[in-house]
Amino acid sequence: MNGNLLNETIERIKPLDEKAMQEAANHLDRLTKPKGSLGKLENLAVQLAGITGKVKPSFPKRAVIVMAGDHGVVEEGVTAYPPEVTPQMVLNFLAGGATVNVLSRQAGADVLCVDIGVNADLSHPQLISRKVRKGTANMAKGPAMTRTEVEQAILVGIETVKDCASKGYTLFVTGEMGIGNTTPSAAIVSAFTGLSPIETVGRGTGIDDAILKHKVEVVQQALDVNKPDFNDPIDVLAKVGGLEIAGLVGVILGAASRRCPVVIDGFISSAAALVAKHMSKEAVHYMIGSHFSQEQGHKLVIGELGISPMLHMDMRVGEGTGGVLSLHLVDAICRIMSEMATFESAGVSDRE
Ligand SMILES: Cc1cc2ncn([C@H]3O[C@H](COP(=O)(O)O)[C@@H](O)[C@H]3O)c2cc1C
Ligand SMILES: O=C(O)c1cccnc1
Repeated sequence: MNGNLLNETIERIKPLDEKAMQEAANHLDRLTKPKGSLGKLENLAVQLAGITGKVKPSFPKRAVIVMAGDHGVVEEGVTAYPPEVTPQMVLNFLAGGATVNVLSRQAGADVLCVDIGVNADLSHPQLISRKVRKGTANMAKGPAMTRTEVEQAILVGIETVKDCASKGYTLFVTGEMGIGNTTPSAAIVSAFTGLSPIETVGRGTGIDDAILKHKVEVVQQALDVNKPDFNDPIDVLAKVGGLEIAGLVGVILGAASRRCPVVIDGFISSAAALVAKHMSKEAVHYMIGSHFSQEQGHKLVIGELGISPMLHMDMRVGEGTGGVLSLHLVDAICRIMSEMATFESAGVSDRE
C-alpha cells in the first residue's frame, strides 16, 4: 500500500513545460536590460516557468519543512555536540528562536517542524508528530533502519507536502535537524558516487582533525558492513541513511509531483536530493539550488545533481537556512518578470 503512493508520486513527476520556458525566455529578452544580463536569475525565471507553467509566477505561501530525527551512529563519536540538542532545537524551532525561524520571518516563509524520528518524547501544538521510530540504529554496526521504515518516512514527506498544498503552499524549502546527520549524508553520497569517504566527509558542526579522521573511518566501516546497493535507493537509505533524510526525499518527490519548486538547502538536504534523483531523474528539474555549504562534500553532490546554487556564504547551519535566504532571489526574479518594463512599453530602443 505504502509502495503504491510512492510509485504514484514518482509517476506523477512530469517534464518541465517547454512552451512556458520559451515564453519566459522571450519575455526576458523584451525587458529593458541587455539580453542575458541577469545571469543566473534569468535561468531561474525560465526554470520557474517550466515548473509552474507561468511566465510570471509568484509564491505568496512558502514553507520550509524541517524534518527532525536522531542517529544511532552518534555513539561512535562523530559530532561536536550531544544528541540531546536535536529535541532541544525542535523546541527552539517551535518557539521561533532558531536561525531558520529568523530568516524565515524575513523571507515570509512558514517553518513547519516534523518529528519524524527524534529520540525523545515531544509534544507541542505546532509540532507535526509523525515519528517513524526513535532515532536510527548505529549504521557502523548494521542497517540504520528497515526498508519499511524508510518507505514510511518517505511517505511522511509526501503527505506533509500534500497537507501544505491543500492549505495553499506552492513552494517548499528543505530543512533538517539531527545531530550526527552529516555522517549518514556523507555515506549516502559515497554510496551513490563511489567516492571515498575522505572526499565526502566534512567537519559538520565543527569537529577537529582527530575526530574528522575517525568520522571518515566510521563512514567507511558503515559502507563495508552494509554494502548499500546504489541501484536501490531504498536500500541505501535503509542501510546508511536517516529518518529526516528519507522524509526530505518525500518532500522533494511530493513537491515535484505537484509542479512546485523545491529549494534545496545544504549538504544534508542535497544528499536527500541525490536519493530523490536516483528515484526520479525528472525530479531534479524541480530543484532550486540555493547556496554552497562549507561542508566539504557539498560541491560534489551539487555536481552530481547538476543544480546551480546562487549564494556563496560559507554557511554550515542546515535547518533550511541557506534555502530560506535564497528565497529573496526567487522573489527578486518573480518581481522582475511581472513588474519590469519592456523595450516597447517604455519606449527604449532595442538592439538592431
Ligand atoms: C545548536 C545546533 C543547531 C543546529 N542547527 C542545525 N544543525 C546542524 O548540525 C547537525 C549536523 O552536524 P553534525 O553531523 O556535525 O552533528 C544537524 O543537526 C544540522 O541540522 C545544528 C547543530 C547544532 C549544534
Ligand atoms: O550544509 C549543511 O546542511 C550542514 C553543514 C554542517 C552542519 N550542518 C548542516
